[in-house]
This record gives sequence, structure tokens and C-alpha cells, in this order.
Amino acid sequence: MKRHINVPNNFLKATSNFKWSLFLLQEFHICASFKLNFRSKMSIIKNLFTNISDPKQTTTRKVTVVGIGAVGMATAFSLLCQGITNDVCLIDVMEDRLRGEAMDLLHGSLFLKNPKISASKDFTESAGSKVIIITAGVRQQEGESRLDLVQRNANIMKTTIPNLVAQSPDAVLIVVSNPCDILTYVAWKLSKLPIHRVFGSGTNLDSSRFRFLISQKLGCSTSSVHGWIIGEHGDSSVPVWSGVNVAGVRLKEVSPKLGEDDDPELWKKVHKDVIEAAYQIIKLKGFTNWAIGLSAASLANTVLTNQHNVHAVSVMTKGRHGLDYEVFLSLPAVIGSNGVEKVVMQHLSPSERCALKFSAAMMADIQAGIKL
Ligand SMILES: NC(=O)C1=CN([C@@H]2O[C@H](COP(=O)(O)OP(=O)(O)OC[C@H]3O[C@@H](n4cnc5c(N)ncnc54)[C@H](O)[C@@H]3O)[C@@H](O)[C@H]2O)C=CC1
Ligand SMILES: CC(=O)C(=O)O
Repeated sequence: MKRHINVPNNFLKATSNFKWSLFLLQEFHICASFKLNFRSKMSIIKNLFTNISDPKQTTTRKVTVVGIGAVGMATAFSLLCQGITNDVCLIDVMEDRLRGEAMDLLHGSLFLKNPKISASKDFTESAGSKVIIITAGVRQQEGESRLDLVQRNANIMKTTIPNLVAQSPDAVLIVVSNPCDILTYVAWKLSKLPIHRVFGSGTNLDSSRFRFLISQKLGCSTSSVHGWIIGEHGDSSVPVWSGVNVAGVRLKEVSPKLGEDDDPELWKKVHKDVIEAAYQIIKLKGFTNWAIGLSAASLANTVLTNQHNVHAVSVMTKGRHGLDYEVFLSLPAVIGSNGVEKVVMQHLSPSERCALKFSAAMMADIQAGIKL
């Protein structure tokens, strides 16, 4: 039977570096060295098992999710439910919430893969992470754009990124917080990590929305429609209409006006709907979280399994497609356990290149105003 341990409030206050995870480990019987010592003293354990070896305390698939709001928890839930990892660390500044979220997830252990979940405001708890997903920060209110959040969320990066990297110097950093592209640049600068180990979730989500909306019009599954949104994760994103295809048949060949202003079938509206999607969902429910949680988890999966999948993620664009700005924007990239390995050089039309250049100039302009 599970023991119930009451931790007195004055104990919590008195413990300067208190980790909720310790409390949770005690309460929920998760492996940890101190817990094992405690266990080994229990006669029932001695009588039930004969010991062959001591269990390993670490896994090779630890993922830290920073920020346990709507996006962070959707990400953690996607990671656990899909079995992408069973080792999740939650970091936030809100202690009660951390405790509540970890307890709630752990009560679903029976339906998961014996997860190891820690939750703390102390960065040392994240030590040894293979992937760190940053979702901490303010989100848009109705009427605000992603770019309106920049300095507030850059300030949060200043207090988190160096501490996280100190604990997990070999981790791959995935930035989700908005404005995603600019904060990926901020995270890269603050982390001092090599460029390939920091990328933004970028237009992985926008591309998913794009493919879904096209698939609805065509009447086939989302995974059977191939198409990419590149550039900013935001209002200046660029749909690569020239490459949209089903089974290798380019829609542009079937319908040459596809995505253009004078297209009688108004396919351009699909991209408008992708841009509007976040605003619409925020108006309806206050935030977006499920699709981005799945998107971020899919990126973590590619890293953890060294899958070399191609995702549209926010990477350094300087020197690509004729761009000269030191900014991050999404391009299709091959991702493995070392982070970004290669960028796919799509054959963009002149108008797509021009739109990408516009995105880059805008990012550079905003970036120049950030106080780091
Ligand atoms: N890239 C994308 O596709 C998407 C990005 N987002 C962005 O993700 C971010 C989070 O959104 P939500 O989860 O909805 O917000 P939320 O308000 O629900 O959660 C934010 C969390 O960050 C935490 N936080 C704040 N400062 C922190 C610090 N210094 N250290 C650790 N944690 C800290 C807060 O305590 C809170 O739990 C926003 O910037 C939002 O715009 C949201 C949806 C999609
Ligand atoms: C909020 C946001 O960035 C999105 O859902 O795309």
C-alpha cells in the first residue's frame, strides 16, 4: 500500500533548495538513490526479492519541459502518451502547480510506461537532459501578435537558458515560446551552444495546419499531402505552393494559378487560414496547446531516436536563399540526435524568395531592439 507522507509547511520553507521532485519521489515510489536506501531497509522488500544488481538511476531519453502552462503540459502529455520518453522533468517557477501537475500525471502511470516524472523550480533537477523544450513565457492575449511578446520572453530566457545548459551541456534545445524565431536566436546567443544544437519549433506547426487544411479540401489524409510553410512562425510565414504535391503530383501543375491572387479556386485562402489559426483559437479558447504539444513532441522524438526526419524548424538562415541577416527562420531541415544536420535547399520561386527576404528583414529589425 502507498504511504502517505505529510511534508510540513515549515519544513518546505526551511529547505532552501527544496525540490518538489523529492517529495514526489517519496510519495509515488519512483526510483532514486535515496529512495532505494529507504526501500532496502524495508523487510517486505528483502523478503519479496533477491537482489541481483542495483538499478540504473538515469535514462538516455530525459526530456526537460520548461514552463508548465498550457503548451508545456500538452508537450509533456504528448511525450508520455506516445511513449517518446518515460523520463520527463518539468521546470517552472510555480511550486504548487508543479506539484499538482506531476501528481496528476503520475496517477496515470498505469496507462503509461512506468514514467519517471520530476518537477522542480530548481534547475539541477533537469541535469542530464537529452532534449530541453522551452515553453516558458507569456502568451498572446486576444489582439496581440507573437512579436508583441518579445522583450518579456527574452527576459525569461536570460534567467533560464544559462542555468539549463549548465546542467545539460550536451542537450539539444528546442524553443517553442513566442516569438519563436527571435527567441531561438536569443536562446542560441545565451546558451553559447553550437548552432546545430538550438532550433525553434518554428513552422513545423504551420506546415501541419497547412497540410491539414489542404487535405480537407482534397479529401485525403493529412500525411498524404506534402507541403511546406517556411519563414516566420507568424504573420509573414511563406507557403511554398510550388512544392505542394500528392503522390509526387504537384498541384501547381494541375492548377497553375494555385496560391496566386487570381486563382479562381482561391487556394491562397488556405495560407490566410493558417496565419489566422492561432488568432482564431485564442479568441475561442484563450490559447493554443494541443497541436503545438504534438509538434514539439514529434521534434523531440526525431532527436531522441536519431531519425533524420525532415521538419520545418527555425534555423540560422544566413547564407541560404540569398539571405544575409543573422536571423532564425524556418526551413526544412534534417534532424538527428545532434540537432540540425542539414538544411534542404528548396527550389523557391522568385516570389517565395522575396517573401522569405521580407520575413528575414523584419526579424533582424526586431532583434536589433532586444536588450540581452
Ligand atoms: N511556437 C508555437 O507554435 C507556439 C508557441 N506558444 C508560446 O508558448 C508560450 C507558452 O504559452 P502557454 O503555455 O499558453 O502559456 P502559459 O501562461 O499557460 O504558461 C507559461 C508558463 O511559463 C512559466 N514561466 C514564466 N516564467 C518562467 C521562468 N522564468 N521559468 C520557468 N517557467 C516560467 C509560467 O509560470 C507558466 O506556467 C507562449 O510564449 C506562447 O506564445 C504557444 C503556442 C504555439
Ligand atoms: C500561438 C501560436 O504561436 C500558434 O498557435 O501558432
